[in-house]
Amino acid sequence: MACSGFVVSGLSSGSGKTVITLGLLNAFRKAGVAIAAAKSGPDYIDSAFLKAAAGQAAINLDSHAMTPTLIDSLLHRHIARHHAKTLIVEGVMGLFDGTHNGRGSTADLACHLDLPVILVIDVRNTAQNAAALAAGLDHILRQHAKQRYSGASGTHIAGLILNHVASARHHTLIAEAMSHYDIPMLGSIPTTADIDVPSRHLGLVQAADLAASGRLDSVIDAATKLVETHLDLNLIQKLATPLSLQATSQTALGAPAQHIAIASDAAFGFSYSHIIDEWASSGATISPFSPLNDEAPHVDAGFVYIPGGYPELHLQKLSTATQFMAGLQQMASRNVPIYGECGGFMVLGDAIVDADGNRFAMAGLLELETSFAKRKLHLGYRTLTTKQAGLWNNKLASTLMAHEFHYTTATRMAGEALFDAKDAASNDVGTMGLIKGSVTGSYAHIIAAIEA
Ligand SMILES: C/C1=C2N=C(/C=C3N=C(/C(C)=C4\N[C@@](C)([C@@H]5N=C1[C@](C)(CCC(=O)O)[C@H]5CC(=O)O)[C@@](C)(CC(=O)O)[C@@H]4CCC(=O)O)[C@@](C)(CC(=O)O)[C@@H]\3CCC(=O)O)C(C)(C)[C@@H]/2CCC(=O)O
Ligand SMILES: Nc1ncnc2c1ncn2[C@@H]1O[C@H](COP(=O)(O)OP(=O)(O)OP(=O)(O)O)[C@@H](O)[C@H]1O
Ligand SMILES: NC(=O)CC[C@H](N)C(=O)O
Repeated sequence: MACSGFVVSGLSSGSGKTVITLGLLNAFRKAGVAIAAAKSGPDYIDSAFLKAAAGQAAINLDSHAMTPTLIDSLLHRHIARHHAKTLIVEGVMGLFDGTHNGRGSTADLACHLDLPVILVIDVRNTAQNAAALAAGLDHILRQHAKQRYSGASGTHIAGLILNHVASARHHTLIAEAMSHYDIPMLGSIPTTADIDVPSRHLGLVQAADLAASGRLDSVIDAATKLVETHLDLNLIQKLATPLSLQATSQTALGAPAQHIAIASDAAFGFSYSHIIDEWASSGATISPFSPLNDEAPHVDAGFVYIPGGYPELHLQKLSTATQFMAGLQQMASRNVPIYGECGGFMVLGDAIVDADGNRFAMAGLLELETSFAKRKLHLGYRTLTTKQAGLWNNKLASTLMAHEFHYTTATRMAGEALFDAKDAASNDVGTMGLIKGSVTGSYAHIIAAIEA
């Protein structure tokens, strides 16, 4: 495997990392470069956008929830699967944003992989200060690499991209200031009306929604045109440095059955390719089904997985999806393991209440009612310990790394809890989820099992 790579990071959310990564992936692909795409951190929405631009799955790599060995193993197989020569990794939030004690950041992932970082700075309302920030971050990143990752001699700020540049003068002011530092400028991107990727994290727009309205291709084309016009793509490609991965056969979460039915549509799109693609690669049969089209899970499946997503945007359709609901109830009565996470968990409950207080009946397999009436963000990594042994026909590991990201709240929850949970700083945060017969679920998205 001879693959080189770089990481695209920024100062914060909203700096333009996704737009620039989408443009770079598609521009390189058009130029015949064999690419692979990855996203740092627990974000399945951005990775769905990256997948569309890359024309292949984008993998999530998580320096908090995954061990270094697991990261290497997953990445090695991802690169091999796509015969990639250039890996592009999009960071999460700002370069050093992460969990407790600064762990789990994009900087950590870059250092672990010993990859250079391309920094994107949104320069609206600033000028020369952007150069000082880039130089300062470079200094701290090199220190971070030296202190925490003795082998990461290649991790530094290898180039700077200015986003939202107002004028040639604005560019010149920053370029002059940058000439004092040993960091190349890779280009300046103006604000452009046709690039709008509507706010994805407010629960409104996923790649699948844009695709359904025919806008996804035009957003990717606009991002591609921006990077082709304004960035030095030859120089960017030359900045990529070779990866050296210590791969094993370790997987994130072993396949829970030989035949797995997975809910997959605009209501249930929050799944990780590092889990599902690996189940498929290990030989499991994957049968997708669409609850929104009132499809039942495949009757022969030995496991039903309902990922998270936006059930609250489709409550009328879901509550009248009689084949889907009956299919789930039949599987439960046959003791087939059914597992829902976050949006999938909500659908397994008795009802979901929408933002206006209207109540919609759901599958009724768990004693749970969730509500969007008071929108509240719940966010954070979780370490989960199963409260019962032998779950999922003995296929569920006892300790799991996971994370929560949702706006609904459980207004009623009764019955046996599924997990004991801790946050990223190992504080106890109580129990999570429910188990009733073969039906399990919780608000957490599993990222990886911890091997005993
Ligand atoms: C510590 C925080 C973490 N956020 C993570 C990962 C993601 N956050 C995203 C986004 C868009 C938002 N995160 C904020 C909630 C922001 N994140 C934080 C905070 C700094 C502190 C949270 C806390 O401990 O209570 C928080 C800032 C705050 O003032 O609350 C957000 C508000 C920041 C922002 O830029 O606006 C914003 C939420 C906006 C909204 O309401 O929708 C990401 C989606 C970023 C991205 O990749 O685009 C991302 C993934 C979210 C996900 O979970 O899917 C960390 C790094 C995981 C970290 C939590 C660490 C932990 O200890 O668990
Ligand atoms: N040059 C630009 N012109 C116009 N809009 C832009 C430009 N760059 C980014 N945007 C818009 O700004 C918003 C934030 O951009 P983007 O999602 O790429 O940032 P990000 O750093 O990836 O944020 P996150 O960490 O939340 O994923 C999006 O709506 C995007 O369409
Ligand atoms: N992560 C999820 O599956 C989110 C579920 C739902 N959209 C909520 O915000 O509550």
